[in-house]
Amino acid sequence: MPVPTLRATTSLASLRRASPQSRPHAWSPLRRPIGRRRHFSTSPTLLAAAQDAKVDLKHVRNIGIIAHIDAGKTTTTERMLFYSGTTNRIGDVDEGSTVMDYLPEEKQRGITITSAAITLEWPPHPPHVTTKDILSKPIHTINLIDTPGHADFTFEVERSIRVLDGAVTILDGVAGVEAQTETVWRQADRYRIPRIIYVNKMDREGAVFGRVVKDIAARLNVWPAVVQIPVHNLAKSQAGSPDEVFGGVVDLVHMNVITWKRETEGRVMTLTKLEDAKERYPGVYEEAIKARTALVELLAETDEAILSKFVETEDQASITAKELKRALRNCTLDAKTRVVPVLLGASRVNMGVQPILDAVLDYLPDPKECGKDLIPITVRGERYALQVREDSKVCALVFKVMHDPRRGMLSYVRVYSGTLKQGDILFNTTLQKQERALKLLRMYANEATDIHSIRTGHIGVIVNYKNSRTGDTLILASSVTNAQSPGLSSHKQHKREKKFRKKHDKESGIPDPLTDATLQLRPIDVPPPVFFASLEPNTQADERGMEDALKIIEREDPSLHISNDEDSGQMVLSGMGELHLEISKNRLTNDLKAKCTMGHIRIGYREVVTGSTTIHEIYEREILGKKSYAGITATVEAIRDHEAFTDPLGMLAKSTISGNEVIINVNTAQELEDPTVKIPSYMDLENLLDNITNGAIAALSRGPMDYELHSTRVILTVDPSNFRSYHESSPSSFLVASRLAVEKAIQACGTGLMEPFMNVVISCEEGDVGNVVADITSGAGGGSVLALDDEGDTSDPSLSSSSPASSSTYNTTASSSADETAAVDPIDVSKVYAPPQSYRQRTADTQDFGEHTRTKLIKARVPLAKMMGYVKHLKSMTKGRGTFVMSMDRFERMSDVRVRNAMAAIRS
Ligand SMILES: Nc1nc2c(ncn2[C@@H]2O[C@H](COP(=O)(O)OP(=O)(O)OP(=O)(O)O)[C@@H](O)[C@H]2O)c(=O)[nH]1
Repeated sequence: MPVPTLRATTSLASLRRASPQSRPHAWSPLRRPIGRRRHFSTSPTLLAAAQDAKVDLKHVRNIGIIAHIDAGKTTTTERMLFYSGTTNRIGDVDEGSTVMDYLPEEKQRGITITSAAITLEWPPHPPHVTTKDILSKPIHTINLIDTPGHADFTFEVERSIRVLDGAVTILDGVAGVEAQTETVWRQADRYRIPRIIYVNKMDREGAVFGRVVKDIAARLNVWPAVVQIPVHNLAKSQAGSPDEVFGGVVDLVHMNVITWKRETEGRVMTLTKLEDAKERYPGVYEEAIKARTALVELLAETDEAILSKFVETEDQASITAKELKRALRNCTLDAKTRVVPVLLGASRVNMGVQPILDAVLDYLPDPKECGKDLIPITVRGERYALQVREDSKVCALVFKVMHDPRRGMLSYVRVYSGTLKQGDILFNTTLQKQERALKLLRMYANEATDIHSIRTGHIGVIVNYKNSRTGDTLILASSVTNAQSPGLSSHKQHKREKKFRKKHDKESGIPDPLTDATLQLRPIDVPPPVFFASLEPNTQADERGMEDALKIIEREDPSLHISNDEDSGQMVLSGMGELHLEISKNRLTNDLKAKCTMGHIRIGYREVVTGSTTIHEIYEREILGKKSYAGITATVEAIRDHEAFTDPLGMLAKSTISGNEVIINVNTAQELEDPTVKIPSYMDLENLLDNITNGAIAALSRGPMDYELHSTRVILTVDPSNFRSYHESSPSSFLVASRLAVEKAIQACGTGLMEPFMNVVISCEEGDVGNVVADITSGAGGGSVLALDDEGDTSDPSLSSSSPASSSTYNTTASSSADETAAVDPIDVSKVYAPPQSYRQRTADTQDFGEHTRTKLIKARVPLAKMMGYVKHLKSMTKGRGTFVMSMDRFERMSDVRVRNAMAAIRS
C-alpha cells in the first residue's frame, strides 16, 4: 500500500518507516528496550525516538480507560495495541497473556490492580492500515493508561485521572452503568476531563444498546450523543428460530456500515455505504436517518453553525461529516454542554475498537485544550495559573511511584511545561530537596525504553529517584531562587525569604512561578484508610526486611498507611478495603520477599471525647544538670457537625489533622498592658508552633481505649509570661508540655467509640434487590437505604450530603471534593434518542427494550462492620452477579451495646 504524502512529510513517519538496517543508530544496544520484547511488533525504541522528535502538541493525547470492574478495559486496550501495530498478537485477559495486566497477581486474578501506562500511535502504519478512511488523519501519539475497576483501587484511578486530559469510559452492554462507573465518572468530573463512552460486550446475550444509552442519561446525567448504532446478523438459535446477533455498527457521522473480518482478528474492517446495505440489514437505513437527525438536533442546541444550516435545510444530510465532527468535538470539550459521544462494540470478538481510537483523536483534547494550557498552581499559598509552554522552564508532577525489581524505583511524571532532560537537576518543591534525573524511560506497560527527554504534555518515568512521592512537584533546580538552605534555622530562612520576596516583587512585578521553591501543582487527593491488619515478621531476623519492604509499598501507594502499635510493638497496615490489604500483603511477601504474617483484617475505630475540660500543665525537669521548662493550657472538646470554626481570639495557628482540630493561641494580649510579656526574640515562633502541634498530635494518636482520637478539638494556649531563659524554655520542652496537657485533658473528659459509616452502592439484578435490601437493613448494626434506582436519585451519595446530621454525628475530613462538582439539572431521559432493540420487529413503543434483566443500583449508608466479607456474601446472595463500591462517609458515635459487641468480636 502506498504511503500517503500527508504522512510522509512528518518526521515521525520517516522514523517509523526506517528499517533497522537503514537507521542503525536507532537499534544500537544502548537504546534497546530493557527486558523481553515478546509481544511488541514495533520497537518501543523507534516509537520513543519518534516521540523525542518534534511532535506537534496538537497530535498528542493523554487518555485513560476507566470503568467498573470487568467492563472490558484491558480487553479493549489489548486490541488498541494490536490494531495500532504496537503488539504483534492480542493479549487475552482470560489466558493471562495481556501486556497491560503484567503483574503475576493481575494475571492470576484476571483483574487490573495497578494502572499501566503505554504509548501507541494512531493511525497505524502499513501493514496495519486496513481502510483508506483511517489514513486520512495525521499520526497522533496516544499516551494511554489502563486503570483498575475494583473499588479498592480507586486511588489508582484518581492519580491517573489527575494527569490525564481525556478518558474513554467503558460500559457493559448488558449491565449498563454500574456502581464503580458512577464513582470513576465523578472522579473525572472533579478534574473536568472530557470523555467518550464505549458500550462494550454487545455480543453478550441480553445486551441492549438503546437501554444503555438511556441509562447513561439517567445515571450519569449527561446527553448521550449516539454516533453509532448496532447492526445485527440473523443466526440460528438453539431453539431453531432465527436470532439477531451483533454484526457491526453504523457510523452515523459518515453513514457507513462497519463490519470486521473475524479471520483477521478484526484487523480488517469493511466499510459499506449505508444505501448499499439496505437489503442486508432491513430497517437499518431508516433508523440511521432517525439517529443522525437526533444527533444533529442535539448538536444544534449548542452549535450555531449546525443550527442555522439545519433550520435552513431541515435535512440532516446537509450537515457534512466534517461539520458534525467539529461540532461534536466542541461539545465534548465543553463540559457545560454535557454532551458525550457514545460508541459501541464487542472487544473480545474484535469488533468496534478502531473507531474508538479515531474518536480519541476526533473528540478528546490535546494537552493544551480545555483550558489545560492554564494549569492551576499555588505559589507561596496563593493561587495562580501556569501557562503551558514548551519553551519555558520545566515543571512536572510525580503521579505514581513504583518499585521495579529490575530497574529500581520508577517515578512516573507528567510534564506540564518545558522539557525534562536526562541529567537535569530537579528541585522537589514538596520535599524541598533536589536530585538529578539520571535516567529517563518511556514505559510500554512492563517494558521500557531509554529516552533523553520528556516533553511538555507527555508522560514518562525517572529511574531511581530516591525521594519523590506521589503528588510531588518538580521544577528545574538551577532556576530556583528561594530554596531552603540546609542548616539554616527557619527563623533566618524566614528573613531570607522575606528579603527575596521584596526584591523579586520589586524587580519583576509578578514573580516567575517556575523559579519559586514553593510552587505546587494541584496535589492528588488521598482517601482515608478504613481497614487495618497487623503485620508481624516471621522471626526477629526478618524484621528489618519487612520494614524495608513496608517502606517501599507505602511510597508506592499513598492510600496504604503504615503505623507502629507502641504497646504490642506490631506494625499496622491500613488500607481501602479487604482486597487492597490482601494484595498489599501478597506484594510484600511474593514480590518484595518480606517474611511476615498478616493478622485478621479489622476496622479502624476512633475515639472521641465525651466532655470538655481545660488543664494547665507546667512541665519542669532537670536532666544531667540541664533545666527544661514549659507552661501550657489545653482545652479539649468534641466537634459537632453543625459547628463552624470561629476565631474570636485571633489565634495564631489552626490545623485539621485526621478529623481533629488543633488550635494554638500564643496569648500575647497581655503585651499591651505589660511590655515585658512578649515572645522572647530567641524563640523561633514557627518552630514553637510546630512543636506544640506535634505534642498534640502525639496525644491524639491514642486515646484511653487504644484508638486514635477523632472529631476532637484541642485549643492550646501559651502564655509568654511562662517563658524562661533561652536554655530552659526551648521549643522541645513545649512539645512535652503540650503532649502531657492534651493527654490529661482527654483522660479527664472520658472517651467513647466511633465507627466508620460507608456510602455503599450495590449493583444487582432486579430479582435480587429485595434480598439485598433486607440484608443491608437487618439487625442492630444495620444500614439504611438512601435510594433505589427507580426513585430518581441518581447522584452518588458519597458526593452529596444525603445523610441528615444528627446530634450523634461528627465531622470527618474524609468528605470528597463535592464542592467542586456543581449541582446540575437532571437530564430529561424521555428526550434522549436511543435506537430500538431490533429494526426488524419494531415495537409500537420504541423505548420498550424487552424483558431483559436490568442492573439496579441500591444506595445505602452502612456501618463498615457490616461490610466485612461483603464481597463473598453479596456474591452468594446474587448468584455471583452483584457487585458493590463503597466510600467513607463519616465516623459516627457508637451506642454502648455496639461498643460491647465490637470489643467482644475483636477479643474473639
Ligand atoms: N462477551 C464478551 N466478554 C468480554 C468482552 N470484553 C471483555 N470481556 C470479558 O470480560 C471479562 C473482563 O474483561 P477485562 O478486560 O479484564 O475487564 P476490565 O474492565 O479490564 O477488568 P478490571 O481491570 O479488573 O476492572 C473477561 O472475561 C473478558 O474476556 C466482550 O466484548 N464480550
